[in-house]
Amino acid sequence: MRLGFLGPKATFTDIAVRALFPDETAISYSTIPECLDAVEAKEVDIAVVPLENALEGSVNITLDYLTHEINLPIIGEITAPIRQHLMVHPQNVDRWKKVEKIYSHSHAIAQCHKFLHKQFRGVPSENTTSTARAAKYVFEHPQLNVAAIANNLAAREYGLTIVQSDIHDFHYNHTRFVILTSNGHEINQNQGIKFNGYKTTVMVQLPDDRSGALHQVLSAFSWRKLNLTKIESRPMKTGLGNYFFIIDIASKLDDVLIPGAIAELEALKCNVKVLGSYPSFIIDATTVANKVKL
Ligand SMILES: O=C(O)C(=O)C[C@]1(C(=O)O)C=C[C@@H](O)C=C1
Repeated sequence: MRLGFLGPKATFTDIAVRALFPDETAISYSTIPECLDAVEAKEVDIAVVPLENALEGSVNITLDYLTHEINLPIIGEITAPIRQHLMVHPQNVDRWKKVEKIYSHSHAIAQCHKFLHKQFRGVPSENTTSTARAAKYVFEHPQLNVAAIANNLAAREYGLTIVQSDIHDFHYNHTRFVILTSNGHEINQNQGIKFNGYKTTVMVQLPDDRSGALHQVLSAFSWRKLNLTKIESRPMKTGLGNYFFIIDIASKLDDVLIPGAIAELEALKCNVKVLGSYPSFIIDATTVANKVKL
């Protein structure tokens, strides 16, 4: 199986891939769109990209791509703990408190906002396409007194020194990564890591700006006792005020309940698209340490 992921080596996405697919050789792509284009073009069989972070919310580029640009099913998800560390080139360890710029993925920078505000007020930060990209840049520029925010694996991979560990602002920091396919590939629930039940993700577009429309949508799920784990609105990109909803249901797509809810929504003139029904996995810090041999 060919697998694509948001790289380069040692991103958090890479950690998720190593935990879920330890025996596969994976191809890294520099950006989320490149990774998703690759799976759509069948350059790879599956792609793994970040979708949602517990502190920062959705990774909008992933969500928008899934809903506007490509038509591929989600076939699995994995939730992994996220620990952010500040790291510098070993040559700059003595002057790390005076770094002139901090590089990382925008989500990682946002996860460390309080830390950066307190310890590095006035020091500019610059977004990179991933945390590992930032670590690689810092390694390649020892002459610059700059730092990266990234994980342990990146520090090891790019030979950087961690000068401050666990700088994310809230202890519960987790990210959900989704797996997509273009060739009907399926993921079994027995992957040797903790299986956390099935989920079904649907995209719902309301018919028009009508009072109570969202209430009617939610009641189609609620009276069937379908538990929702997430509901989020995103712009349709067709005009101000035009939104659709992404809804995660904590159940497998069955023959009765979810199709019944979808039929009810369609009768209300909603547009409904199932983005996937898939097994969900969760890993903890110990599993990460064992799987990626940290
Ligand atoms: O940059 C990485 O290491 C990624 O895998 C991307 C990403 C994200 O897009 O949210 C994944 C997990 C963390 O929340 C920070 C960054």
